[in-house]
Amino acid sequence: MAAGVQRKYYMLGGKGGVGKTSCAASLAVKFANHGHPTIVVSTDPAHSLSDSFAQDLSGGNLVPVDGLDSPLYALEINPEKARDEFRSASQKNGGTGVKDFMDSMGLGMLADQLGELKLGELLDSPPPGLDEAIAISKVMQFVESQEYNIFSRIVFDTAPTGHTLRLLSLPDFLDASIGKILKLRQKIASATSAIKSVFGKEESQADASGKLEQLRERMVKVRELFRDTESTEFIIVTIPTVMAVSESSRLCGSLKKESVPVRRLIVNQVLPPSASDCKFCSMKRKDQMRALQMIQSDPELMNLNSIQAPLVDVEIRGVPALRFMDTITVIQVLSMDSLLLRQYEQNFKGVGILSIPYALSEGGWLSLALFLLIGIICCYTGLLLQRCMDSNSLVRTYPDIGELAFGSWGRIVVCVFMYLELYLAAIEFMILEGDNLHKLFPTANFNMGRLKIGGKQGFVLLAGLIVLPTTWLRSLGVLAYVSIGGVLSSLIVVCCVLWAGAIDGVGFHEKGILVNWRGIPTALSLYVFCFSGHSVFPTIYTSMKDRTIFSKVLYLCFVLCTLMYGLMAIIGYLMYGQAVNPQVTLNLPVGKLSSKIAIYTTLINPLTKYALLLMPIANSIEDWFELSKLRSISILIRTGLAISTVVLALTVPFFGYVVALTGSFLSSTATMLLPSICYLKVFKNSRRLGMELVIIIAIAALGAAIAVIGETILDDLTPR
Ligand SMILES: Nc1ncnc2c1ncn2[C@@H]1O[C@H](COP(=O)(O)OP(=O)(O)OP(=O)(O)O)[C@@H](O)[C@H]1O
Repeated sequence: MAAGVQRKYYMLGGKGGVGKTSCAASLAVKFANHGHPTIVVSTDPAHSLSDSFAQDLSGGNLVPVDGLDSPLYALEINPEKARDEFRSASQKNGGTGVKDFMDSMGLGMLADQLGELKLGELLDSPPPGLDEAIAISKVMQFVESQEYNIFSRIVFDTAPTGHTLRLLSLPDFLDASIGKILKLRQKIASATSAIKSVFGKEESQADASGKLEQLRERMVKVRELFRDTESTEFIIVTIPTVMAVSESSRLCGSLKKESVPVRRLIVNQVLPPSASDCKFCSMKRKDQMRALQMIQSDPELMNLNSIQAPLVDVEIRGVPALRFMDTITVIQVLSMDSLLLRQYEQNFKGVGILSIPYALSEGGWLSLALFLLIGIICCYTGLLLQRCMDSNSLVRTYPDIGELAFGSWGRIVVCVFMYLELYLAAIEFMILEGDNLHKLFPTANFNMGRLKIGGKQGFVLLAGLIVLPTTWLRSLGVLAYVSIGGVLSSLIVVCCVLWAGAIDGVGFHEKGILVNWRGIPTALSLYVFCFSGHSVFPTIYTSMKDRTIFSKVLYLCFVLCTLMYGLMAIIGYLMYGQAVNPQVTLNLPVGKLSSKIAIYTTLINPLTKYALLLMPIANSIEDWFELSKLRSISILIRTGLAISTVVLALTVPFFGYVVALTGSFLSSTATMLLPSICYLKVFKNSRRLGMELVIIIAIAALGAAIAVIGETILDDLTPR
């Protein structure tokens, strides 16, 4: 195994016929394609690996899988053969062989003790799971030897659920049985040593005993392997039917009870979306929906990461088909990780999607080219951060990259930019709440005694009061979960604006202007704002289970972002032209359902995410002053932070000011300038940079320019 690469074991299990073998084989193909030397093992008594790869992989030895560039080997363990081996080793020591032998020696008492072990029964009709336990222990023997050291991923296609469950309790049972046999053998050995020497059996017995002892040790290792959270993961495969989901739930419960690490659920054979369903398909789809909902509310399954693999219209056989299945399943894995990325983006940039038509109106149609360019640059600088992280395994966060490049000053600068960005985003959220609630309830006024507060300010205060208790929470898991809805909410807003244009009568008649040179700086700063999210890329990269897909996740995120933001910019500008507001929701026709949905969506989102923004800042203040254990001080700090954002939200006169400031200054620094200069510093001795060096310097210069000009455009932003 390459130094630093930890070997991982993946066990795929579930009800018979749900697609365990197909998923195991495609996962193995995926690992191999990502540069992990991999072994895929079948311990299912009814092997189908050979069928799945459309190659003969039988024989009980490692067989190279053809059709891949990277090493992938398959191993079909013959459970019958493995069991026979076990049977012969045991019989020599304590089975019927020894029993007969002892009877003939008049050692009936010991023979009775043997009867208690029910060994004969165990060997003649082995309980389900025994085959598999022995098979897995055989694999352990294989992979532990030096020559198989290079393999960093071992994927097991296990037997159906019932076997797996029994297998889990088997190691303990066998461990105890074999232990007893060995003890008994020792007793017999001392009582009959003189007689045995006459028969000349001593050597063969000792030999067999060693074998049995070895088997026992391997059983213990199998048990440990199943429970090792660091290196093992049990992935449950299911299909969207009530029966399969119920069985998966039971399997998951039993696995958890046995302390087996289970985190993911593959829901295989999900009907792909279709515009026109036949009666059969639509019934089937309804059934599947019910089963999928069942997963979401099932106490055992609801917390697992669920990956859906679609039902395909061909049989999944052979490497190309498995590779295809890998891609469609990987997309699901990617989309899970991209959700994480998008969730972050939404935390910070929930408002980006609303401001993008305004940005286009500032720069004119030609500025769309700049929008694309900024997207490509930001994606590239994300990769630069990844390369910096790959250069040193100790680097885990963005401030760590700053420190790697420029020492403790680098760390401080990155921290300041990161936390300021978070803090300003929190202020933006407050302003957003005030603006949109005021739009919904234009006549509302707040009277506190003699103090009369205007509608917008009153709503900012109200929003502050609502979110305040959430900032006191220490565990934000629930909020983080809720904020995944951010991705969905952006889509909803785009759909609502589209609806307003197409159906509510606004139309897409505005021609706009080709280019507005004066507005280009504003447009640029707002565009950067849409693509920034780099502060947490390193944290996400560190926490990813499979880091090799980071770049794919990044590309996917940027493509999705570009499409969604691009669409919103174009439709918003076509609808309202130069009259579009910095938040397009403020333009939407009053009283229409689509406007209400759009506004409610933008309202709920910030409320759930606000605490997530303040948390890192509060945590570092508490860590810095070592106050994290004092609950009351912690609440005080968080309350103080929240109040300060409300006060600033009330005093910053116009939403666009804050967006422009964060967009231009902080975002361009964090997304363009810092990654470029950190990368150049970390790789300063690399001579291979060449043309790339010119590009990176140009990006750094552009980042610096946008940061500076962003300051000068504040005067241009006046309410329309
Ligand atoms: N997503 C899918 N779309 C279409 N067919 C699929 C899909 N997944 C699996 N299949 C097909 O279903 C059949 C059973 O799959 P597979 O052998 O992988 O299941 P299994 O759970 O390993 O079965 P067993 O428990 O019998 O070993 C195969 O013919 C396979 O090609």
